[in-house]
Amino acid sequence: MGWEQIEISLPNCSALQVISFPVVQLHLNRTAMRASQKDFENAMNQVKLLKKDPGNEAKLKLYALYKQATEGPCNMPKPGVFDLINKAKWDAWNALGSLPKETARQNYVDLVSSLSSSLESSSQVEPGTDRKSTGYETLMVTSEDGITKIMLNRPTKKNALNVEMYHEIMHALKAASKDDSAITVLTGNGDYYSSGNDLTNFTDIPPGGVEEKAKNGAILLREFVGCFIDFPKPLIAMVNGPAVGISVTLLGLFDAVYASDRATFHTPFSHLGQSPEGCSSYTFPKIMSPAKAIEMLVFGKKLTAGEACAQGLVTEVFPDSTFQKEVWTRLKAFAKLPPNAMRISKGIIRNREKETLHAVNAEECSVLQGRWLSDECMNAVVNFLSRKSKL
Ligand SMILES: CCCCCCCCCCC/C=C/C(=O)SCCNC(=O)CCNC(=O)[C@H](O)C(C)(C)COP(=O)(O)OP(=O)(O)OC[C@H]1O[C@@H](n2cnc3c(N)ncnc32)[C@H](O)[C@@H]1OP(=O)(O)O
Repeated sequence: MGWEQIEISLPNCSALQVISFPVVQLHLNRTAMRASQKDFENAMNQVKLLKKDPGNEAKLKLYALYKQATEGPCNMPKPGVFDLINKAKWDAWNALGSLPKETARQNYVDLVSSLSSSLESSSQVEPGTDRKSTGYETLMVTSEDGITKIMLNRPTKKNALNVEMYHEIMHALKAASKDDSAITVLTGNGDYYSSGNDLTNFTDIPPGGVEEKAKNGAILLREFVGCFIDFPKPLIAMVNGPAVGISVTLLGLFDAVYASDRATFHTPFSHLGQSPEGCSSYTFPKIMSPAKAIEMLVFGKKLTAGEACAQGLVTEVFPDSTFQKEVWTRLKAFAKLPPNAMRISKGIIRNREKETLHAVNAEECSVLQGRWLSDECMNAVVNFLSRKSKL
């Protein structure tokens, strides 16, 4: 049996997003059982024609089913913990255990068929989703009625922050600080506000190795959080759905936080082998008391919108059905207030803390740089990427 590998290149190219798809020229006899060899070959050709990225989870399943269908149970040595891509592939294949080749072949055909129809229909339902708008790849930024709205726009990834999004948010905040809007709003497109740091950020290791990656990550994070600390105008979060990780910790640097009653607030840093960022090690104990902050930041307690409001992290909660209407009405009224007065008043309230916040930010980034190199963190990332764990 001869076989070759093709790679599908994807728009936001990180290492895991370039998982090889096996393409095979098979010379097996057709069997009358379940999916025929022809069906299998057709399915493999169909994969190559998919116009949208089916996602890492689907690609890993396809890889595993293909290997099982053509080679049987996983017979390769387990890759090392830092070989993230091969380990994720090995885990997916190994998880199929002794699944018979014929069943794997049928499952492969079924999966391709469901992917073809779901990717086609989702692109009909949500045109424009994840597409470039106003010059940004990962955001939609608009400015009207005195309000600059920065909308996280990777809804199919629950608005996870990839490296490009970190850069684009910094760019958008810098532009908003200088434009003629009175207030700035951050929100999410789709059902999530944000699922936090994109865990595939950990996968494309540069030639300098994981140490260089961690160092660059800490520099990026420090600059990113610094933009929130220094933002001069009223900055408002519209938390339209669940918020995770850094999208929660940053809320302590916002001037108002309005949440849908569908929103939840989750900072599972210990679960991920990580530590708090976004100045939350300083702002959360002040906002909600040290004990409540530790419940969230150390023990990973997930808060409902109502609980987050009771603890002072959220300003007000709205029913999801009227969230957009009620909050926008309020924001439009705020935006009519004299902009200079608002900016100056925010400055008086916030400026005396700025130096402390920058020092806290630097310390948090330095601690995280070490955490990213730990086995605890690496294992958590690998487990997520190989779909062994979710929050
Ligand atoms: C050394 C590296 C340096 C890096 C650069 C520096 C960056 C600074 C870092 C700052 C520190 C930040 C810390 C954090 O934010 S910690 C929080 C991290 N987030 C998570 O752990 C969430 C992980 N996601 C989940 O558990 C679930 O996806 C979730 C519960 C959010 C939703 O579950 P649900 O079942 O509803 O949906 P799916 O899982 O099917 O998700 C749909 C697709 O979206 C992808 N996804 C979602 N969240 C993330 C994420 N955080 N990272 C990457 N991908 C994510 C998911 O994989 C699905 O994709 P596919 O359709 O392709 O499978």
